[in-house]
Amino acid sequence: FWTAQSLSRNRAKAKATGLPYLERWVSPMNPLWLLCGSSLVRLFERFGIASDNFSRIYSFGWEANARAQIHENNSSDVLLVVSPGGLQLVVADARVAYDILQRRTDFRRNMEEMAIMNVYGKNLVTTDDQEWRRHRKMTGVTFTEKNNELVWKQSLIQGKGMLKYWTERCQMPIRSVQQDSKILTLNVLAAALFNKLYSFEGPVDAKETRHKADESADLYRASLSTILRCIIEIFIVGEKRLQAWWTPKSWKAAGEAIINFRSYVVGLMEEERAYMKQGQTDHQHLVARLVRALDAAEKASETEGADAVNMTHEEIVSNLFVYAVAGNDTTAITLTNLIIHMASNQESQDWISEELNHYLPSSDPESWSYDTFKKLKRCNAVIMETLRLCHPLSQLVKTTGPTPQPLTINTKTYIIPPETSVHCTLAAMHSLRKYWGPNPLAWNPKQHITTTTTTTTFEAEVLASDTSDHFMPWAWGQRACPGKRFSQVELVAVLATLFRDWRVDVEPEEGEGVEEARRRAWVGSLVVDHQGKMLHEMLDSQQVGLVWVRR
Ligand code: HEM
Repeated sequence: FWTAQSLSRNRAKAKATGLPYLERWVSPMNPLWLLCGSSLVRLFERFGIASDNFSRIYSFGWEANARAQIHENNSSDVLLVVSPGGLQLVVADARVAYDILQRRTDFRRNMEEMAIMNVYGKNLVTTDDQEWRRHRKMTGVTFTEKNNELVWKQSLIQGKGMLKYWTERCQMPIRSVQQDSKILTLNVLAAALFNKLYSFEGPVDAKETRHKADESADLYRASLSTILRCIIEIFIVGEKRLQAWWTPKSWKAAGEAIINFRSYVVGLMEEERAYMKQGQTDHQHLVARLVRALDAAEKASETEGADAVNMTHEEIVSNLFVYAVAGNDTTAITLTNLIIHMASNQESQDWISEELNHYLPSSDPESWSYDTFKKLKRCNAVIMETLRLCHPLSQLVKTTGPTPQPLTINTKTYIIPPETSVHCTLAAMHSLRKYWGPNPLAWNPKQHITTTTTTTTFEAEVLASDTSDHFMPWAWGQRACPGKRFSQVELVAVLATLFRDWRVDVEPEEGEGVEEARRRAWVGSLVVDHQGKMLHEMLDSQQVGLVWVRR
């Protein structure tokens, strides 16, 4: 009864706006639904009793797979989803999204939904205003061109290592691209932000030949992935209760993972402190910067009182956690999608290999200079196309807060009620027909390149901006991604190591033709696993077996 009453009240609010709306009987942030809603949706689907609406909008992160279809079906690029808990505005129109992102005090970050990232307390992602500025200033200093050069070098080393692993130590076809991409991105991140150098070692590598350092990397990687897998459970139950006697094994493992990740980070901080005690202050990576800031703040607090401390120990752990999530898995998911997209679209491999052979005459990646990065426009174009079609984040989450907000959509102004959750949905914006033509889900990286002259030289090619009027994979405005360049440099470097001299194809299943196999990989790559997940990755990447051959 209470649910029906709340729904009816919110329905009236939605009607009053004049915008089209869809209804769901359960609130998106209902804790019980967060825990088991997605499984129920899957169960109903399996028994064929899920209505279209139930399949489409009832699960967590549903926008990732719905993409623009829901907007095309309802002939509206902005619509509301009404539930007993309130209203959710789903925005696919780019002009409206830019307006929302620009009005940062009218549409603030939705902290209720982002609180999922508070595993270790508040951090850069879950703060606003002054507090956010402090976190951004402290952590953002690391993202310099000098650091990007290090990212380039490390990514070349790791890319070469991963290719060697696949072609010399693994049995083809490779089905572990998702897992291996995560090893690679973790190693690059650890080198660039934590000053930890790991060689590329995969699960097939024998334990005895592995280095001590790689064991600690394993612990870090395993704890991070367990936390991410159970992030909703952690959010709802809280760290302390995860280890209670009555919790299932997976929750206990999540509790343990939180402890392991914390001790890994504390270990990094202690190493840095020991280094500084020797009078060394030359390290510029993220951990070093944060430890120096913490030490300076602690010294100041001794003379000026506790208020002078401007970054606490727990805040450092929390920020290193969000950087690991935001910087590691986003890039790993994109790399996995990229490789599968390239395997499904063979002509794109020739297209980038031509460019790579033109700009990189030597076959030794370690001799490739960072200056080449800007010249590799085709490589950047395939990354942009992969992010357009399969984005690891799918939406930017804001709220109207306590006051109603006017919003102009196609010259008409609507009043959006207070406490409306606002989702600027990248997955929809990046696939609307009005922006991307009649077949928006077709792979077309060439659309990001134009040629300025009639000559067809590589130099004449111009790469479109990575943020345009209807394309913003790294977001836009004040809260845009600080790791944009980092991830571009990393992905281009890895593409270069993989595709300059090698090509990849999809292994056909029994009775399947080559073209059919590529088509299967392509269709599968568009199905995203979003249920109960913060980040969205391909649902079943293991169904695609990959075979690498030298060109
Ligand atoms: C392909 C890879 C990447 C993509 C597609 C991506 C995309 C994004 C997007 C869309 C946002 C805005 C989120 C929002 O407003 O809710 C964001 C924020 C963020 N990204 Fe990235 N990112 C990538 C890689 C990285 C890397 C490599 C790092 C760091 C090493 C990083 C660190 C962050 C951080 C810390 C934020 C939060 C910023 C804030 O709230 O002020 N990202 N990213």
